[in-house]
Amino acid sequence: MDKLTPNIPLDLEPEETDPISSNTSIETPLRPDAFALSDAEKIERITFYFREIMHTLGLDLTDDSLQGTPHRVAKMYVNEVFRGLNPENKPQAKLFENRYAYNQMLVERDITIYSYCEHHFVPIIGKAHVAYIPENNVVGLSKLNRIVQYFAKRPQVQERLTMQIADELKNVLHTQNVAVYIEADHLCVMSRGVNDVGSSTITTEFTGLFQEDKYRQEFLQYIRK
Ligand SMILES: Nc1nc2c(ncn2[C@@H]2O[C@H](COP(=O)(O)OP(=O)(O)OP(=O)(O)O)[C@@H](O)[C@H]2O)c(=O)[nH]1
Ligand SMILES: [Zn+2]
Repeated sequence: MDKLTPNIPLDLEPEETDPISSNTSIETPLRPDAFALSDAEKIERITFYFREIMHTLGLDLTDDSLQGTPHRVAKMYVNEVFRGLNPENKPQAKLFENRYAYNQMLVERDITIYSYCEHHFVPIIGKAHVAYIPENNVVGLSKLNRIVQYFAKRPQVQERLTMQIADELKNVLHTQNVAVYIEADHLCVMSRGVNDVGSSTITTEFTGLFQEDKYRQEFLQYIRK
């Protein structure tokens, strides 16, 4: 096969978007036909195009260490690091009735985040701290970690990741009393470009009671090292 003429055409036409709603959405920008291809078809396509990238860079794809890389990268993108793009992978968070009427804050801190910068496709590595003050429902603790990890497994910007997590927690827990705090290192800042290994990025979302100074300060105190 001639490596310079891909036989899998790419549909790169931009979709029609409403400029107002597209300016205010916290949704990850996805094409309407984002799930028209199966995961296996996506892996096949990405394998093809990643091989093209490596070939263009001048790498010898007959080398036994390199020849499996296009398929490895494709599998990693679809099945692992970007699996959070597919709503079918969203964790089901089983709710429990708040029979004990717990009405203080619950903080799940130091949730590990591995995400990918959507501008450079290199890792974002950090910690998320999330909290809520329950009303009628509580949720299993691990579901908080799973929700964070689901939204992290997408190409992201940290601001949107923070807001998507907060939005999902509000929906799942049926309360507005939600706090999300993310501190992360962006390898696109550390390992290239400005090459600053010393800086990190903090983003927050405080809603419901967490907009009040008292609750916000209590939360910040719990996550302080
Ligand atoms: N707001 C925001 N910006 C991010 C995030 N991750 C990476 N970026 C920035 O995205 C920007 C992309 O800017 P460009 O100027 O198009 O990219 P670039 O030429 O590679 O820029 P440099 O990184 O400065 O070399 C960079 O400033 C990144 O630091 C994020 O989570 N949030
Ligand atoms: Zn980046």
